[in-house]
Amino acid sequence: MAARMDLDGRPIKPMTICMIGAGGFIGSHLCEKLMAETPHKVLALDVYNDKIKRLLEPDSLPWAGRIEFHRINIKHDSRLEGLVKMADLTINLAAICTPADYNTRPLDTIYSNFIDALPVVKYCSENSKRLIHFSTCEVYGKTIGSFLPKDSPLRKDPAYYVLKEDTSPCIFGSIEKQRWSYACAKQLIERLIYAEGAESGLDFTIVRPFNWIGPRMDFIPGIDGPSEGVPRVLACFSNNLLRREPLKLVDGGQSQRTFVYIKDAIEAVLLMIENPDRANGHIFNVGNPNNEVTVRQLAEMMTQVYTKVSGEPMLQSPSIDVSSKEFYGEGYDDSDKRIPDMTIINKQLGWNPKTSLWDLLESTLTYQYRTYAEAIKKSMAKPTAS
Ligand SMILES: NC(=O)c1ccc[n+]([C@@H]2O[C@H](COP(=O)([O-])OP(=O)(O)OC[C@H]3O[C@@H](n4cnc5c(N)ncnc54)[C@H](O)[C@@H]3O)[C@@H](O)[C@H]2O)c1
Ligand SMILES: O=c1ccn([C@@H]2O[C@H](COP(=O)(O)OP(=O)(O)O[C@H]3OC[C@@H](O)[C@H](O)[C@H]3O)[C@@H](O)[C@H]2O)c(=O)[nH]1
Repeated sequence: MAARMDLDGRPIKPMTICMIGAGGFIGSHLCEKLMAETPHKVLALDVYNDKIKRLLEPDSLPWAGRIEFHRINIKHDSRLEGLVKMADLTINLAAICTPADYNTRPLDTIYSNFIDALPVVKYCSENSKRLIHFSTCEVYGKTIGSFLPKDSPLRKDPAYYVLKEDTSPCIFGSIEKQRWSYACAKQLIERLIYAEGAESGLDFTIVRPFNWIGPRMDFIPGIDGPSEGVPRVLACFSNNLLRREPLKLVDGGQSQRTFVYIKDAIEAVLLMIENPDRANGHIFNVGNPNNEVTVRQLAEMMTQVYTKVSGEPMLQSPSIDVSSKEFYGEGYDDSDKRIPDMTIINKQLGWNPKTSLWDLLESTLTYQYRTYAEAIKKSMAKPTAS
């Protein structure tokens, strides 16, 4: 492999990366990229490894020896510090990060996103190791614009809704709205990391992903996850499409999101990994401001794309409305609109997303169809016990 150059034209030295949560959606794509395109070594930590199994065996793979899986729950495992010490860089992806959990399992959510991340920050700080920590766009909460009167012309002014790392406030709902337990825990760990940087000289980068989506995201209920489980929207809608059920629009599907293709976003993370001088001390929004839709529009687009990739006809009523209380339970609330400002990541790393929403849905739904259609048909054909 020819020597890789950083953005300033210097050769990049191979490094060892301790990746916590490597078995998840983002982790699996990041491991894949690091193995296929770089000489770096990965210590992959997670409680599961199904999504990276293909990278771990057999021994004949070209990257054999560069990726090592450690089945570790970071809540209680004394091996964590040793692994952080062995690495040049730690990337922490571990978290409970599905909205269905925020209001129904708020304690687990807060522990996972704040308490369990504390030792990771401490070990990096004490051992002078670099940390890339995964936060979330949810730390912005609701937009300022959402508090303006419905007919206010200011709602159209980007100053009231575009989310900027260094100037936007974090606006959450009341404490009974337990949805915000996740965002609040993520905000506090960001503040702690920032303080470690300021007071102890920790070299850190904080990533705020804006709805990264693609293959291997979450699970399909009843196939590779619990039947009653509620994953994030991509997997919920994929599941409905595969089962030929109407897509459920929570509270009318009026919330807006910008979706970025996982493969574009992973390019941004690789730039952070390999350009520490440009990434350290920064918080980066990583999203695609050009891919904004309401959840209702997302449902319509996914229905059209799925019809194309599966060859199956569309349902007469492709979606239905459900209340958030019915779908998520008490204490749910929502972010109204999420457009990332891209100035900082553009200036520091020259990164831009490339893939349109239609194209990313086409490749993702082709994957979903190939991976799950057969298994779903079989499971639906099984007689149910009476
Ligand atoms: N996907 C997105 O669009 C998105 C958006 C915003 C923030 N994020 C953040 O990015 C990170 C990764 O997200 P993802 O989408 O890959 O989620 P994911 O759930 O697929 O991955 C998280 C992984 O962490 C592991 N994990 C959790 N607790 C652990 C523990 N105690 N010990 C060991 N492993 C543990 C899980 O088993 C899982 O494999 C999270 O911190 C999440 O909050 C993701
Ligand atoms: O079946 C569904 C699922 C979800 N939705 C809606 O779709 C929107 C997006 O829902 P997602 O499950 O993808 O999650 P959100 O975008 O709200 O939050 C996510 O954002 C960033 C990360 O930190 C987390 O991955 C997650 O919190 C929400 O408005 C939700 O109410 C539906 O209308 N129907």
